[in-house]
Amino acid sequence: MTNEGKPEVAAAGEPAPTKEPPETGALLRRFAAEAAHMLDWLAQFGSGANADEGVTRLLYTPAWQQAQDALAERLAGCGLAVSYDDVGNLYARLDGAREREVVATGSHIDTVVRGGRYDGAYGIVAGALALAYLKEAYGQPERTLQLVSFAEEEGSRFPLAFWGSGSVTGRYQARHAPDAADADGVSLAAAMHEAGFGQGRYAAPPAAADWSAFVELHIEQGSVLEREGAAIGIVQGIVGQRRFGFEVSGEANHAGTTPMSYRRDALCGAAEMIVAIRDAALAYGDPTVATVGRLEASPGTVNVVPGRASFTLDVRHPDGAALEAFCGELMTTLERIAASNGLTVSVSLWTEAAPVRMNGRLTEALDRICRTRGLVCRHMYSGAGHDSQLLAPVCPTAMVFVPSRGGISHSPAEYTNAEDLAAGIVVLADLLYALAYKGETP
Ligand SMILES: NC(=O)NC(NC(N)=O)C(=O)[O-]
Ligand SMILES: [Zn+2]
Ligand SMILES: [Zn+2]
Repeated sequence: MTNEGKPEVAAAGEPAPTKEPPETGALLRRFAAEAAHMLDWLAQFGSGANADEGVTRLLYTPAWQQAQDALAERLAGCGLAVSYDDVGNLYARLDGAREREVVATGSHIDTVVRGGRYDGAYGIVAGALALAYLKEAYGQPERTLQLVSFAEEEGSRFPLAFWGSGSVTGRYQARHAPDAADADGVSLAAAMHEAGFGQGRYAAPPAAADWSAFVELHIEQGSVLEREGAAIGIVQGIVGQRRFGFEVSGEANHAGTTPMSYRRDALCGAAEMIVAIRDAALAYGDPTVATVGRLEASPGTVNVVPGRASFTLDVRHPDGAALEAFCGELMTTLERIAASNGLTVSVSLWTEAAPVRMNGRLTEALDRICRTRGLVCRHMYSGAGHDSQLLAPVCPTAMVFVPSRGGISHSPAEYTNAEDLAAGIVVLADLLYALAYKGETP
């Protein structure tokens, strides 16, 4: 996949002796060792006692806050200027001669419950290593380089994804936290205050619309790159996504004395709805996907007909109009199922992210970089949501993927080998170099 055989001008770990970019082989070895080491380090925050528990870093919890603080300290140690904004996004800057022109890279360190060590974290580690390397090899850039660790990309704690990136794009306001509560009933505003944010102690989130570019490096979370033997995925676009919470209401009653035909069983209604959702997505056809990831029954006990049931729904499609039409049809179907079972159903929209396309000039630049570096790449769509999805409409945005072993993600089994991690960081560093040092404009 690489031009490993070429002679090297810099050995791993040594400062580059010339202004020429080091050979790919040397850079790959350097980044492979550094990335594996730093990802191990970051995984200690929020790791369960057993490996099968994976990593859980939910927004504003101690594990998340400790990881952000430790990252801040480590980035400051690399000579970067570190700061938080008022929602808890963390920034590390290397000021350029044209200080106000910002080339940003970043991702997130919040995880799903029992997630892996690479989703989001890889983009942060990669950004840190790329900035440290560029600073060491080339000194001050023309444009400011900035790494961002966004708060709550996943929407794992609060029913609100992209809170951090949405705060720099103007979708959300730190001072007017959306009305969202976690599973224990703690509001987003209360959790944010508890963590020290949302009180004006830190600067308001900056306007990403002023950034010259945003680049996100991420694991693929699917199996396309691995199957095709490609090292790098250049993302063309990201699917649209809608997340909903449903509440089905019936009547709780005695499991022994209530004949089947008298019941208004909310859980049975929800079960019928869930199967109907799957069938509707199958009938709509690829690439429609619809997932019910959580189902709860109330009162949730063995000898009571459930009076209430709630479930989540995540729907995705690359075409915004198709997504809209599918969701509309689905709501009609679910209401019909509720009515035919003597139930009612209510729905709330948790998150909505429109499909986006990445910046064409940046994706061309990525193509050129892969060719120059001898890295096999392919263009692809992302079925996962990303902070880049929020950034793309407001500033030139690019995304790069590296392979995920077995296509597994959102699982403790998530894995990318060190060589693949390193290849992504070489590509990221090259693009940041072109934008921040050579002054290329997207
Ligand atoms: N890259 C992700 O895992 N993103 C996830 N999170 C959001 N917010 O989309 C998802 O569900 O696809
Ligand atoms: Zn994720
Ligand atoms: Zn992610």
